[in-house]
Amino acid sequence: MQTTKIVIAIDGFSSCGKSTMAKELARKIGYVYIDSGAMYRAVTLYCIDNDLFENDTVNESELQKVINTLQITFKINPESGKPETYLNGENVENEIRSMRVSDKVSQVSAIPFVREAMVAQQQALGKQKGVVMDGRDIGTTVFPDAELKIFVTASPETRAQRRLDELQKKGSNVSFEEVLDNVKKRDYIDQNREISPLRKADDALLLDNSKMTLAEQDAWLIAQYNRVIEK
Ligand SMILES: Nc1ncnc2c1ncn2[C@@H]1O[C@H](COP(=O)(O)OP(=O)(O)O)[C@@H](O)[C@H]1O
Ligand SMILES: Nc1ccn([C@@H]2O[C@H](COP(=O)(O)OP(=O)(O)O)[C@@H](O)[C@H]2O)c(=O)n1
Repeated sequence: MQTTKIVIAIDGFSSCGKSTMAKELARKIGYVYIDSGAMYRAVTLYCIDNDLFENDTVNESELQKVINTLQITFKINPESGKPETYLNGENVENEIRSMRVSDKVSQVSAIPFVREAMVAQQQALGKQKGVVMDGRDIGTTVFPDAELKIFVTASPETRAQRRLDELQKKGSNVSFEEVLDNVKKRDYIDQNREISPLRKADDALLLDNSKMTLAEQDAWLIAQYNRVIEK
């Protein structure tokens, strides 16, 4: 029997494991995984590489001229089986995860016309359902009617350590303090911006995974999916 496809929204604080669990769930249930944060990161990389930052401020009128021409797409890497982000045809997967992008992404994501453009693309990508999307405003703004909503959190120190381990594995020599500072700053900007601030949707399930292993959180998430599907 074919099960009805639903939309699964996974929101929460930076670096807690949203995309890891979202990707794994999507793989198990044959859904498409969409990393909405990668889209904001790609816009930020565009701004950095095209000199749209002037003394730490974005040249919004220049960005507004091009925002709807930016092509942000995802393609599965056949070797790793994982989705990678492309900006205007170029693979930017590694670059968008760098600290130079992390440093500026929350500032760019707070710009209303940037959000408007990204939300429209995300809604189009999830229109047919059968998607797991992670981000900050998926359950509140992008898919307020999502059938399953999760809000993930963990202590800032735990999150910074997880992100540090990941960056160090990729060869970055960033410090714990630098990562912790970035995580806290982004949380602050993301929670306090005017448009679609980061917050738990009233009907989202809260998951604090500070003390959970990857296997435990994966098992918890698939149980939530099965509960919704079997209703
Ligand atoms: N429960 C966990 N325990 C330990 N590390 C985890 C856990 N969940 C995720 N991670 C690791 O934390 C890092 C950040 O996870 P990620 O999924 O990128 O977070 P987010 O999407 O919330 O920013 C990754 O390296 C991931 O492997
Ligand atoms: N739906 C979303 C997703 C990300 N973002 C922004 O994009 C940034 C990077 O998102 P991300 O999911 O890649 O961040 P990490 O938690 O993976 O570090 C966030 O800090 C937010 O500023 C957003 O505003 N709305």
